[in-house]
Amino acid sequence: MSDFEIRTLDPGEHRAASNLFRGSLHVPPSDDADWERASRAFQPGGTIGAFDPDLIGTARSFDAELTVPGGARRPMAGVTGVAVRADRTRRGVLRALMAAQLEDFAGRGVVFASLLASEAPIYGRFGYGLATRYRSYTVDRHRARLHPGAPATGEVQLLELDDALEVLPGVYESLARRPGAMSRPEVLWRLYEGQARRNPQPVKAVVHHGPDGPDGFATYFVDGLQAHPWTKSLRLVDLFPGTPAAFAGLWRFLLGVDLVDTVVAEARPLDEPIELILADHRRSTVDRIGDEHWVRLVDVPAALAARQYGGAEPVVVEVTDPLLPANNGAYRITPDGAERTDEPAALRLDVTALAMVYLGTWRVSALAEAGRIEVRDPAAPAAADVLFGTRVAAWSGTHF
Ligand SMILES: CC(=O)SCCNC(=O)CCNC(=O)[C@H](O)C(C)(C)COP(=O)(O)OP(=O)(O)OC[C@H]1O[C@@H](n2cnc3c(N)ncnc32)[C@H](O)[C@@H]1OP(=O)(O)O
Repeated sequence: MSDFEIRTLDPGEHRAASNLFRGSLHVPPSDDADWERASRAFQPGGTIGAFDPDLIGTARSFDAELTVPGGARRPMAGVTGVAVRADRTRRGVLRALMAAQLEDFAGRGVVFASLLASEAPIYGRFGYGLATRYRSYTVDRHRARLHPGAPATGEVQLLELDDALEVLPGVYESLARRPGAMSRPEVLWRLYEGQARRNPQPVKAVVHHGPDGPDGFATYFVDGLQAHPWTKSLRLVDLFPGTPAAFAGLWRFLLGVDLVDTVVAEARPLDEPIELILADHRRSTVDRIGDEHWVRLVDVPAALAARQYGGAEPVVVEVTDPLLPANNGAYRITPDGAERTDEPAALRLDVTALAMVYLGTWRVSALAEAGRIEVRDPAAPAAADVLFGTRVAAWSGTHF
């Protein structure tokens, strides 16, 4: 056990935390101009540090809301900026930072925590489970045509960056959300502004207007002239279609941008129907499937009560949570909701496995077959698959 203390950082210490984080990712510290922008992405009071007496570890969080299956939104903490100085790793500093964060979240009614992991083995031990996944794909612009049945209503409007920064937060807030999506507080828009202004190529936006006003948007940039071998890609930064017509309309626009050879769509929902709106589905190729958000159920009773369930026989699950023992116990999951029970459990799982099935990304039976959920009633996994299943794939689309 090393000797260190953990406390909340003052705003004047945020730059040191940022430098520590950037150093741990092997990138240089921000210069003054970048820091002036990056500092606005720090929520006051949201960064903690470990001191021995130097700052040797840090973790940051900001407040947002997570959308759960059925559409309810509950308080969430976005966790980022996690780093331990290279000469102080593997002696429990991260464990202490995670414990302090979770205690703070639980104490002020946060239901979920969520993060993007630098490495997969790190966060499961703290109750974070891989809760949303993405696929990245590339569309060959010269040969791709929309299917004649693809919706062709609405119009797109091109915005330069300054106007986009004014308009997009309001459009984003107005759109319907998938399970796993989150609100975007001011600190995130400031983060994205900083990234866009630093981007060597101009970042542009298009807003799709449907019959009732803006119903989707995309932001993107195009590789510069120096790209070799002279093929250019349009790279999507954001793509949020609020309706099927907005999805088709935004893609009609993207495939019409001149001097572009491929459109690269990274980290998209697994079930996004790009193949179905193209006349030839092979003009879109999948580049990768990857991890998106790792979610931690901080308040298991509140999280289980917040989501909707599919129609199947009720199942009692027993949850274990070594870090937040208030979550320990049995819960009866039914099509009408979930609550604590004294009934014997049909399934036994830890809070990490619960996070993996909570948004519907993984099937309960798949985790049971992989030995990650203990089955006491052989009929339970199939029923739990239906209870926890979702109509659309969970996805966040918000990265930090
Ligand atoms: C949300 C984000 O910000 S993601 C970015 C995370 N940051 C980075 O990847 C930057 C580079 N890495 C680091 O700064 C550090 O190595 C950290 C933060 C990942 C880990 O910090 P440490 O203080 O070394 O972790 P700590 O000693 O508390 O380890 C806790 C446990 O996690 C394990 N662990 C820690 N890091 C790793 C890792 N990279 N891979 C596998 N296991 C790990 C430890 O072995 C230990 O296991 P145990 O519970 O069985 O004893």
